[in-house]
Amino acid sequence: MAESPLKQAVLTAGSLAAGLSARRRKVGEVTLDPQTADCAQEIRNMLRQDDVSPEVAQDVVRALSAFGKMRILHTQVLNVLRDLPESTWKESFSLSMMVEAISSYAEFQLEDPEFNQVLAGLIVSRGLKHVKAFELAKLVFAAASLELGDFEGVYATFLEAFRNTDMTRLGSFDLCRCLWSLARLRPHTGGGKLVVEAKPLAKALARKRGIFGPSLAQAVWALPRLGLSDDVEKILEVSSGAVLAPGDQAQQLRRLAESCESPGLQAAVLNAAALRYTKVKDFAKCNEIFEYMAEKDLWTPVSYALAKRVGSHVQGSPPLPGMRTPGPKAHKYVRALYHALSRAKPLDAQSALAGLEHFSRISSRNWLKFGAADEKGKVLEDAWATHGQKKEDCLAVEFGTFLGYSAVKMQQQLGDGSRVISFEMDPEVACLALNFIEFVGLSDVIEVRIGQCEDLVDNLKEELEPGSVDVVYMDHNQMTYHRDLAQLQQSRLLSREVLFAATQCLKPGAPLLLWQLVQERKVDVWSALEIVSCPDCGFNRMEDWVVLARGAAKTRSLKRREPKNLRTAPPRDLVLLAAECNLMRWRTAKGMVDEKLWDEFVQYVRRGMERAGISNTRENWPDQKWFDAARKLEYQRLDY
Ligand SMILES: C[S@@+](CC[C@H](N)C(=O)[O-])C[C@H]1O[C@@H](n2cnc3c(N)ncnc32)[C@H](O)[C@@H]1O
Repeated sequence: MAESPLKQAVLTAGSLAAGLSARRRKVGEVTLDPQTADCAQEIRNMLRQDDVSPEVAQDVVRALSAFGKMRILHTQVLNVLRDLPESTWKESFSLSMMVEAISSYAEFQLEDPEFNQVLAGLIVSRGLKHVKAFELAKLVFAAASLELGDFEGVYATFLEAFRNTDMTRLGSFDLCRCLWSLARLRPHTGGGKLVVEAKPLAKALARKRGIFGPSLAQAVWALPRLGLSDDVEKILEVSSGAVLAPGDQAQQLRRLAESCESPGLQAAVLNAAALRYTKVKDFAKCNEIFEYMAEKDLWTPVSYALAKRVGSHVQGSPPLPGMRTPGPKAHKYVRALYHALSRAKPLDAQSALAGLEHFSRISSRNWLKFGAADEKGKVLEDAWATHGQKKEDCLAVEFGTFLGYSAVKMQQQLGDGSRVISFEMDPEVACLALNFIEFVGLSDVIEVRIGQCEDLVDNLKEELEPGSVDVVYMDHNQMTYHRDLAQLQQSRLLSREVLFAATQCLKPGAPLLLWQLVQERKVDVWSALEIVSCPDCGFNRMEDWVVLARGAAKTRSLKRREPKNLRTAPPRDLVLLAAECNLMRWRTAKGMVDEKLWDEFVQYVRRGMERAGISNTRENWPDQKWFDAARKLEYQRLDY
């Protein structure tokens, strides 16, 4: 029997995706090539939202899976899936098909709580009897990514499936994902009590070799949350990578230094460990590190500055000013730090900031992601300086430290007496920032905390009084800005007149944050909301938006700042736009997106936001000509 035209097009999509997975095709070709475009277009024309037969529903899942692998957002396919009747899910889909559908859907990270509820209900009502190990690994990761643990019965359903399925033959990638997913799905009330279902996974993982990178980070994050803290040490012994576990960070940084490739990074990590010891006044350990560094000729200008500050007697080597270049195999970020140190005067923040900016401008290969430089920097500086004049002793919280550039800038603008707590999830990057901050003499007022911001906010809540945070600056992951702000609001950490600032809101874009702020402005959570259009740092006609929101002082009770009940769900188009922004980030990481495409894409994002009633309130461009040119650009959509 001849295949239907829809099935044929879906098969073509499948083979295009398979070519991508097998690396027969370059990623760029798959999303840009006319064959993919035609195939996606054909599927779009043939799919009707109403009256989807069971066969067509299965084709929809296969198409979703193919486009998911290519990270192409096919709106029509997603919409049809969303509207499938429950009976189709329950009666026409095998368990494997359901797993494929949910895991492919989760790739797009759409913010759709209603549909999530439907998916949660399906998992619970169907149960996961006789699920295969690799399918369970896929599904639990999808469920955790979609945060389905918030729905009743989901966590229990997965626990039962883990009890009944032998997962021990899975590879370390899947085992780490399973542990992370279980910890993520677990209700908060569970604390760190043992989850027996996770024990065999941890045991199997400890037998593996070569766990590294994000997988290692997942496991180290998850194990203590599953009551398996003792297994962290075992896993770290058989793995390598820049990951910190809970506990003595200075000790762990010393271990991390051993795996650093370049002497420059090794020295920076050891300096950071010494700094951690000085914080707790353990000068003996600090000197131990200095001695080790002298033996290996690893002293840098930062080591000298720190030794002087703490009155250490250890003789440095190489002699003053110490190692000034990071040596071979140094990553761009390490080179940036040493470049800045070699050009700047010690204890002089302005010259150190200028040193980093200079590095970023030397060539396009040196470009660094600073969301607070140039015109955007000016907007932020003015806002911070004004806020600092109104309120002495400001406490600021920063999401995304990177090299410490914006943390230093913010502290300087907020003025004497101000403090910054900055969150950074990458331990090596955090160490570079710690060196930069020590060199400019601000270690006492800028604290870098290493970890995921979500966890660090939780810790902060335990530590600070309600209303303690006067300034927030976000420059980490635009996909989560809105959730991170909501978490802060619910934590009650924000002061009544808090200044909230975020950069990169148009590039790659944070549509859901902007939606939230605009809604909250309408009900006076914020007394002012500014959306400032500027060129992105280092580019002529790439538009970006910086957002400034000021808390409404007249709000009577801090409770009112909780966004519950104020939430108006964002329109579907905006949710899809947010997903497209994220897919663009993915494509950029794969080297598919050049400057011109970004210039065009941000205009597409801007128009999408404007359709949802979100526009910039002012502009700060050095040259009107570039602004006008930027605004005329059109984006050829890769998504359908
Ligand atoms: C663009 S850089 C920040 C630049 C910095 N604010 C500056 O201008 O100097 C983003 C940083 O955020 C960090 N980051 C991303 N997601 C994070 C998260 N969930 N928690 C903590 N840090 C995160 C990244 O590792 C990266 O170093």
